[in-house]
Amino acid sequence: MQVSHSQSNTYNDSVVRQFSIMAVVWGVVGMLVGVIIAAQLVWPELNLGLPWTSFGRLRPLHTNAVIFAFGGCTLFATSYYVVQRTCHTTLFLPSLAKFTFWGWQAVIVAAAISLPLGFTQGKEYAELEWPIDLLIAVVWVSYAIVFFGTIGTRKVKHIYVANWFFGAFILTVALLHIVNSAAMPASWMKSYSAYAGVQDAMVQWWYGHNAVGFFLTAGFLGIMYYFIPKQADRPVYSYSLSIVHFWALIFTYMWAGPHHLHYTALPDWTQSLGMAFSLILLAPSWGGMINGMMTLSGAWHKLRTDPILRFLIVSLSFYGMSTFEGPMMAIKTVNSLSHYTDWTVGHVHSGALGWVGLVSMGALYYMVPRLFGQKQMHSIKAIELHFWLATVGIVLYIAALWISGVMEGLMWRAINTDGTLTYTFVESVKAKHPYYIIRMLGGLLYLSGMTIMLWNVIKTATNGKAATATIPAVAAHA
Ligand code: HEM
Ligand code: HEM
Ligand SMILES: [Cu+2]
Repeated sequence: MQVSHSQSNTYNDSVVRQFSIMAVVWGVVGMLVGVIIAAQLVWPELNLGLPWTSFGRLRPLHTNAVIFAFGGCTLFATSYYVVQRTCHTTLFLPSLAKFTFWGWQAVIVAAAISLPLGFTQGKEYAELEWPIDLLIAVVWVSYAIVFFGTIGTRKVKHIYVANWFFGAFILTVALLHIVNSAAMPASWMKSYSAYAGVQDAMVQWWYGHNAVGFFLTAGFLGIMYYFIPKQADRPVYSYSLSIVHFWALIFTYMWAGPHHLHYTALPDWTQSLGMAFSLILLAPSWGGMINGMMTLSGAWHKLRTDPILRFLIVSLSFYGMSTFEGPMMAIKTVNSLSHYTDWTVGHVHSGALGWVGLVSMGALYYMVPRLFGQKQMHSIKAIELHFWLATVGIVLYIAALWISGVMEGLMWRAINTDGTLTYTFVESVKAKHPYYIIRMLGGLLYLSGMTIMLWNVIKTATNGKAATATIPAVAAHA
């Protein structure tokens, strides 16, 4: 039963469907590139001696694909799904919403072509050259208009907390992207940053850190606040805590960026400020985690039988773990050991695979059957298998990099009694070899879980057909 989306008594889910499917597709692609670069670190021959397939070009392809394609499509899908249902209204300006889908896919394709060709601004997580940056800005502003327009035309008075997190994510990412990407074009695919020296570094890590805080955290907390209560069939543990959580998190995140620039030319007081705010950040992070976890109080038994809930809750434990580890690494003396080592990469992936990955998968498994008029996913057993492959994969990945990271940090600083270095750099690289193999195997497990998910999603979509959900006539509670 197809109903036109312009009809105002149904939700506009076609754009949600498109983004959901592409999230899974880009997840497989981005993680595949992750496994390839992990293999290149084990066997450098896999660089193939070609510029286009070299680690240096494929690495940003990986980060852009997983963060902006997989993570981005998940955030578009879930925020469009949630904002309609919690506002009891359909998406504002459906054609603009459609544009955000096609525009975002165009950005992703442009990234996938330009990065291997070697076009880059050289700013981490902001590599794309200025024409693509302009397209991102246009798509993002359109996204903001659709999202806030939907909030503005809501039929219920209250704005549910998930929308606060999504809204903060959308606004902040617009600000971060526009400020950090300011550059002077020199030709079609070459530009120079508007900032220089240490100011450039500070703008970049203000951006980079808040990209973590708002793209990889606030948006996904929006997901957490909607999908955990839904899947657990319980209200949020504490609604007041969720409000405190929101304001504390967004206020604190903004100031912690200098922890990426410890022991650099950045003024010392700025580094200390970054360290202090990083330590404070532990509190709102854990407050949010506890609020999500405790939503299950009285319903813990559901974890035994419900693999979707398990994705959502285990993601929170990895969120808790990485937001404990982060503040520790932000302490200057700890950072003097961890910085430049694999420990950082391990920390990144306990957040990325454990938190961002698992919470996305849980939310997508929740939405997909509903979007295609099915009671549940095609195979629950496959979700179960995916869960274990992902979890074991993460554990292998981060345990291997903790060991290799701390080991290389200690090797670099080891000195003999006469003051000379105990190890050459190459010796530290050689010592990491076994751990790189374990990380690659962990990544392979994680990728195979994602591939099973793609199969399960395609099966569910083709078994069913595009469903239309009716907006409740009477304004109920969000
Ligand atoms: C199959 C899963 C994955 C594998 C095997 C993998 C592998 C890798 C490798 C080998 C690197 C380069 C590390 C280095 O330069 O030493 C990397 C970097 C990175 N990956 Fe992944 N990755 C995976 C999934 C993900 C996901 C899902 C995300 C985000 C949602 C992610 C985010 C990142 C980030 C942000 C970096 C840069 C880290 C840094 O600069 O410290 N990865 N990944
Ligand atoms: C309280 C929360 C957190 C704090 C205080 C924190 C702190 C830190 C610190 C100190 C570093 C190392 C900087 C360096 O030595 O270069 C780092 C790196 C990083 N963290 Fe976190 N972290 C937190 C949570 C997270 C989460 C949840 C994620 C992912 C979802 C994440 C993603 C990253 C990334 C991508 C980098 C690598 C940046 C690079 O490319 O160098 N962090 N974080
Ligand atoms: Cu940071």
